[in-house]
Amino acid sequence: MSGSGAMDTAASRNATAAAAAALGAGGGLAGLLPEVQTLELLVAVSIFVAIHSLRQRRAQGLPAWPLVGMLPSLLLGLRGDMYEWITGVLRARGGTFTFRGPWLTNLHCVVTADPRNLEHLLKTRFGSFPKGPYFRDTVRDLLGDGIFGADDEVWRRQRKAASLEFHSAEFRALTATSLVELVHRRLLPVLAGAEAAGAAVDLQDVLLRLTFDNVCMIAFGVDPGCLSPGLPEIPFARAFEDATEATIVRFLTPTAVWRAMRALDVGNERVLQRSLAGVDEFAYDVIRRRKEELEAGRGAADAAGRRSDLLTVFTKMRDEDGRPAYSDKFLRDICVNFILAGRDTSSVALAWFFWLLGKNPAVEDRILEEIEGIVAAREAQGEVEEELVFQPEEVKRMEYLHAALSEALRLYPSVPVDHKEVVEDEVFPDGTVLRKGTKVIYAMYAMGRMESIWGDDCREYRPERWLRDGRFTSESAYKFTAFNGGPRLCLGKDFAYYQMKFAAASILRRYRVRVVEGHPVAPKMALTMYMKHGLKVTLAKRDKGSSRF
Ligand code: HEM
Repeated sequence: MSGSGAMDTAASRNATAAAAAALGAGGGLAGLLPEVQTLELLVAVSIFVAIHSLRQRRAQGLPAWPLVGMLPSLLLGLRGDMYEWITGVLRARGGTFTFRGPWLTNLHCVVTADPRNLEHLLKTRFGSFPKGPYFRDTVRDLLGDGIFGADDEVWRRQRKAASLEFHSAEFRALTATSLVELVHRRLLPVLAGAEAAGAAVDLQDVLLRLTFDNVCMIAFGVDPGCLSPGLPEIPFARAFEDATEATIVRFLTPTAVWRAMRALDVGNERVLQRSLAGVDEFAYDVIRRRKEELEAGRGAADAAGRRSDLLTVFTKMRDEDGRPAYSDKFLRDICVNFILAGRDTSSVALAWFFWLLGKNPAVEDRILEEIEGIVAAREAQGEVEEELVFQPEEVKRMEYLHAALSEALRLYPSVPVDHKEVVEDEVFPDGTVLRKGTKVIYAMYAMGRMESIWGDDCREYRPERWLRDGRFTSESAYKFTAFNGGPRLCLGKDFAYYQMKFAAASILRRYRVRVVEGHPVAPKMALTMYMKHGLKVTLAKRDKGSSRF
């Protein structure tokens, strides 16, 4: 193609020269000649660049243009479903591709969905793939030195302390009782109100409120009350939401630009600073009051002494000299990070799960069968309650429900893509060479849709793929990456499953949930896999003692 382009150019140059000779060297035409040649040169160069760039497509998966790199393809991808676009490129490239961003931007990265690479970066060579300074600097105003952006010793210390706490009996008791309170005193009454009024309700919004209140109870020991009748707007929740969104915008803005905007206090940075003030006001107020409570009740088994939320546990910690182990700023960072980690992930997973059930009634029937079996076993022991509240050991026995939720997370992982930075030259098991400083994106959404990982039916919602002899069997964390893997495996995984199973079973036993006809369902472009338009549903009471209508 490039040969024929050159011939065309030579032919047209001859034609131009012949025409000029025929007409005589008139002053006007002679003056035009250099311009015509410049134009031809430009056309020739453009053709060459276009051909070269399109050839890159064969070699690298996407055309790479001078200056702008692969940005045009990315922008085209962004117009549709971005996650599907990444999946398509990854499948065509056998699981890994290198994205070349425009000059002078921070968009260059290697994108992978290959389980061998995931095991390499999340476990085998964990030390070479930290979150890195770019990520940390970008999120620092919101997350400070908290676990989410931290590396090395700062991360290790928080991980160890939080891990001990998450596995303690007190913490499990706190999570179980706070969930019963929230589901039975808040969630179910709100749903009952919607059912009685025959009104459609945004189930995703209701679930987001549930998990926000729940994670605040775990982190701060305080219930902000987002899931209250009338679904009020809570200033702390609003400030947290705005601060998170404004932080995400930084990832799409060149670093020098957002830094300048921050210095000038304009645009998105202005929004961020205002929302952070709201987050900090709430956080420092809770910290001050907790310290006062603990001071007042030191040694006594008062309310604060019995608390087992993260703030209380970390506030009580002492260094070798008996002084508080953490400053107020660090306590704030710890709590804000846990709220960020645990606030939306379970609720968006539940929203996708309910939507998938609507499309797969046979799965819903099996879940109801399992729940009815558990209720029947309880009744056979003579335990009949006015209000059915599932017990922790009953939730544990819901194996099919566990599989159905895992299958929803496989197809719609709450964190659709994640990020690392290489600190020394590396080579992935698939042969991809990574230079020090390269950013690596691992694409969880795409991984759930790879035939090479899950087989030809990878796009089908089939909880049975998780069952062996009727029991739930977990998969390798490098194949099912919804909860990350290796040393940074999600700390809240067990709690999240408990929370999702408890809420889903409590709703499904009471209501038939139907998505409003024509309601558009699509993922939102964000760090968490929200449904862009929420999930509008109607509810109908189930007949008592019957799983179906
Ligand atoms: C369906 C629900 C959830 C999913 C899919 C999920 C997924 C994840 C993922 C992918 C990460 C890795 C993030 C990264 O390093 O960039 C992570 C980390 C984490 N998650 Fe979860 N999560 C869920 C629920 C929760 C809950 C409810 C909590 C706490 C109450 C929680 C606490 C954490 C923490 C503290 C980390 C950081 C771990 C570390 O860096 O060492 N998660 N989670």
